[in-house]
Amino acid sequence: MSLTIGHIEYSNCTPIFTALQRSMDCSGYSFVRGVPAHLNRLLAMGEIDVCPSSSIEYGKYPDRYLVLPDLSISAVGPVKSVLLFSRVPLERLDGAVIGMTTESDTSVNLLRIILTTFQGFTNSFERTPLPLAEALDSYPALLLIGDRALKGALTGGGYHIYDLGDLWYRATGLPFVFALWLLRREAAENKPHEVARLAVDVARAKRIAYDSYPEIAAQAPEREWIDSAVLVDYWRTISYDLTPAHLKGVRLFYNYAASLGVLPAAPDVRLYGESGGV
Ligand SMILES: C=C(O[C@@H]1C=C(C(=O)O)C=C[C@H]1O)C(=O)O
Repeated sequence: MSLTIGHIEYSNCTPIFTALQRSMDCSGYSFVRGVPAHLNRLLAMGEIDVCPSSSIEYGKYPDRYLVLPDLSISAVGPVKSVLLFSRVPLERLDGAVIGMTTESDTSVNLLRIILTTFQGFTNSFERTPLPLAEALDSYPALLLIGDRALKGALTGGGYHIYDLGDLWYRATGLPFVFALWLLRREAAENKPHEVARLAVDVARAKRIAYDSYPEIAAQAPEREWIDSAVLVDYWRTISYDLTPAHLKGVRLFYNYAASLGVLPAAPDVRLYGESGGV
């Protein structure tokens, strides 16, 4: 039986997926590409078995998933690709309607926590697929994630740019976990051998990726729009680990999300392979 794996089509996923596809036998895997919000829906519907997914997706449906250990897409401080672009300084955004990308499920809630809980503002939020300059004709500020955020920062435009990883870290001193590798519990039960193999393969792919960023960047499709040294620097900014500090960070995120009514409660994170997991 083959395993269907979601592949976020952002450059933050390029190192691990390149290492996986180059260095492992992927004949038992099929890959589905998309932006996080779309892949979260496919995972929830059971159309994919496992995926690096928005961390809030686990918070919403903890009974549906297990988390692959030692893996995440996180930042300990600035992340460089989850950015609020604003026409005015952050202090002047109280009361404003803020535009937010349609691609994210986690960062949109991080933005709510930062503005509502940390700043004490009263904002409303609207999703928009508009490109940066057009969106900022309609909204004073716009949240972008992934490659659209990286490209927005590279192009400039004279906006104030706020890095949400940085704002979280300044307020909490903890890593922020944007994505967890979520595995459907059904897949863990129905395809145990395939899942066990994938967990080993992805862990190995992460270690290979950590040791070969310059080589991966030299052949990456992102070379068309980003300098390879800048790309390597971006990958070094991201933490792909899931340490006890990361787990503390994600738990705090769930607590804040529960306080805002985004989650009914803050769940425990159940890891694949741990007692209680499969
Ligand atoms: C750091 C990032 O983390 C992402 C943010 C996500 C979200 O906001 O839902 C989901 C997956 C990650 O790719 C990024 O994409 O820039």
